[in-house]
Amino acid sequence: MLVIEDLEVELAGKKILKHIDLEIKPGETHILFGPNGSGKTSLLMTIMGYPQYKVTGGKIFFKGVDITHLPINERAKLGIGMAYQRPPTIHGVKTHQMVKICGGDREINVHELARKVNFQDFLDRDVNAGFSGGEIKRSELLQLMAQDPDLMLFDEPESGVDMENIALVSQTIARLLQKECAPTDIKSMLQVKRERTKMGLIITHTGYILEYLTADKGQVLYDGVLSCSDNPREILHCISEMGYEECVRCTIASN
Ligand SMILES: Nc1ncnc2c1ncn2[C@@H]1O[C@H](COP(=O)(O)OP(=O)(O)OP(=O)(O)O)[C@@H](O)[C@H]1O
Repeated sequence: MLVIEDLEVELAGKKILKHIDLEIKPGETHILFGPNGSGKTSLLMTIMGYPQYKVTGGKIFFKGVDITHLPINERAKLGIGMAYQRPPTIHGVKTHQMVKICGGDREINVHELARKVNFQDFLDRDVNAGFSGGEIKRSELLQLMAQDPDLMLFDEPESGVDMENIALVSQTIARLLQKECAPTDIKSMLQVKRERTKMGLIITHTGYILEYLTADKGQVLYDGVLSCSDNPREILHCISEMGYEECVRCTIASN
């Protein structure tokens, strides 16, 4: 379980996250909406542990461990992974080598994994070197598939992805988050749901991903404040009909 309590974060001397409370239980996937510059990426980067995101208040717990000041590699070891919006190019490291590194001690069949995201032809290229926007997203997914963490943070996984590949990307995320499992003759839907352990936090502007996976909760981040919590489809509808400010108004009214 991920628990964030009253989190305050500064970036380059500016307060960018204020009084954030968030809880993601095992098996749950949350969607994070919010206008440009509201702090969504900053929240994910803070959970992942990037030191430039300075925690000035509050705590982050994962699996019962206080990770507020743990370095990134320790968080990754505990089972947190992230697919970045704009990951860096890494010259001198081939994509297949990176996938192996992400797999750690696990026995990884890189080609077999790459086939699942149609990425076999890119394995011999340097990581992200000259990759298109959509190719970067698939590369990020491939690395996450190799790591197979318990908490997965996705920063706009559909942005820059063509319509055909949106299905591939979204279905891969659904599979990673154990959302694709269906009831069988011997297992009811309730049992299938209870057996899910993976946690997800997904940033999206378009909500395309909601066509492919059922998310448990939607949240709106507005000017560094988590301002609404509701069914993600309801939130998306509200944003597209009335704009983000209406979400903020909802929260003020409910408080
Ligand atoms: N290195 C930096 N120095 C100063 N301010 C920064 C830096 N990086 C980000 N910011 C600012 O922090 C704020 C939050 O940025 P963040 O990337 O978290 O927003 P976001 O909600 O993810 O936006 P988007 O939807 O456009 O991706 C923005 O105002 C941004 O300009």
